[in-house]
Amino acid sequence: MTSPGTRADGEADDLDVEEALALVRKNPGTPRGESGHAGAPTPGTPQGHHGTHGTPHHPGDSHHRATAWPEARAAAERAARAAARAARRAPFSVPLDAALGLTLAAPLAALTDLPSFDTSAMDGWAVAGPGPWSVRDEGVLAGHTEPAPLTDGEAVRIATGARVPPGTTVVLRTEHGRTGERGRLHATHEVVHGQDIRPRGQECRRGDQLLPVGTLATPAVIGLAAAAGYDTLTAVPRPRVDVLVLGDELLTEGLPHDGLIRDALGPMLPPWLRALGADVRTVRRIGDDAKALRRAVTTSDADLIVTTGGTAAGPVDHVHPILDRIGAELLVDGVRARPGHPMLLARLKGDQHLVGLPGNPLAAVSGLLTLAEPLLRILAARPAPEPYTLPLRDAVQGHPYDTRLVPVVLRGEGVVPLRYNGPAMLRGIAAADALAVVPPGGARSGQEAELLDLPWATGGIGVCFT
Ligand SMILES: Nc1nc2c(c(=O)[nH]1)N[C@H]1C(S)=C(S)[C@@H](COP(=O)(O)OP(=O)(O)OC[C@H]3O[C@@H](n4cnc5c(N)ncnc54)[C@H](O)[C@@H]3O)O[C@H]1N2
Ligand code: MOO
Repeated sequence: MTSPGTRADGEADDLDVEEALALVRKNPGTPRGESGHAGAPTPGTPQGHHGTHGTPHHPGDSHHRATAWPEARAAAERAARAAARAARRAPFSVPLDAALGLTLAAPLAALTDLPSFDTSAMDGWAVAGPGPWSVRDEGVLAGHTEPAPLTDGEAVRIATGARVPPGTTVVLRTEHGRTGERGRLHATHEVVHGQDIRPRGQECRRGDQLLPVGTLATPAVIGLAAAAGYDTLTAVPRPRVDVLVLGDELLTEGLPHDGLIRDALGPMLPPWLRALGADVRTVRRIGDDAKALRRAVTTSDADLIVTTGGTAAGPVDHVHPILDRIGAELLVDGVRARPGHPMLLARLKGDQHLVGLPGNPLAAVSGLLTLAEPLLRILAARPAPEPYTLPLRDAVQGHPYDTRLVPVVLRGEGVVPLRYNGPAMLRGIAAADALAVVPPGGARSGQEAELLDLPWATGGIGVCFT
């Protein structure tokens, strides 16, 4: 597939950067070709009037139940804590090759000394006492049983990682020795007692705690566990998630036609949810069929059900009526956030929760990071990311009452807000490194903004889509 600006030649990388920069918003304004509701607010345009948002949000309007953005995140964390306590999700044993991204439920204690024997750190000779040395015929390789002891004046060829013979005082690197007349070995470099020998237990002794409970199983953690003798790890199970994609207008392949559009959320959410620690079991497209939605919700045994679309008050927006009918408890019913204000969080039977994401794709991302991320993080017992702020290079116009989440790229010591940040658009977020949290009223150029990292942009475990 070729799109404008992509090349199959060596310029591709440069062009990618240029394309990303072309998305950078030089002046806050409405993206070309978009009506006001879909893009960044135009300077001077009153906020809250963009497009289908309807009336601005203020006390006394029809959205009076909406929760402030920080409180919505806190409510999701509280709900997850209660569920995690009540469900007593038992730790399980997982083979190392399936452990990536899980949280350790038991401390990682060394099952062996590391190294487990005195070992050579270099290719060269194991020598005993002062030189010159007479060199034995047979060398010592890694992976063999203990070699015969050396006596003073003796040397033996040794490979990196091989067991050093008892009696060895130094390993002489290949480049630090020379064999002279009658095959005797001379040092060409000063050697210090014990040099280039890694003694048994240098890194740890058996029983030493290497990592505490709560550590995320990164590739390095898995490698350490293997080195320390583990075949399996004891971990917190991933929260099970079922995704229900609503909307009769959605196509799963080909080009949009006849008022039908491609489903962007069915393909986008599962890998994103997995990056947040979830075990995504099913993704079901159930159209605008209220009965099918009810059946899917009531028969799911997932820890979390994520629905997309149908959160507003339109004729086929079935999420609220179904939650009402099945007696769900609405913990968050709308959030003072743009995009994504119709997002919701409900408690269903037992310890099961439902996050309702709005259908507009960037609004769904907003709901995912506001409600699903804290919930999954706590169920998966993952550490909370350290909150951080960076200065915004450009001013961002705010909503008078709601928090805005705006895609940004990291540039130098700050962040640059991106265009194409309208609720229906993924073009900005697809080029972004993070979402900037813009408080009600907006942010000046140079003002510090809280950032929500995207799992693939952090360099953290999120890059590993487990
Ligand atoms: N009278 C009002 N109407 C709307 C309001 C409002 O406050 N008053 N809010 C608007 C906002 S903001 C949003 S966001 C949407 C949320 O509505 P729903 O969650 O009910 O979503 P839908 O109506 O089902 O879809 C909205 C939009 O997104 C498209 N969509 C849906 N699913 C997908 C998908 N999987 N992939 C791609 N696009 C999807 C859908 O076709 C619609 O265009 O409500 C506004 N209305
Ligand atoms: O702005 Mo809506 O809140 O697009 O999600």
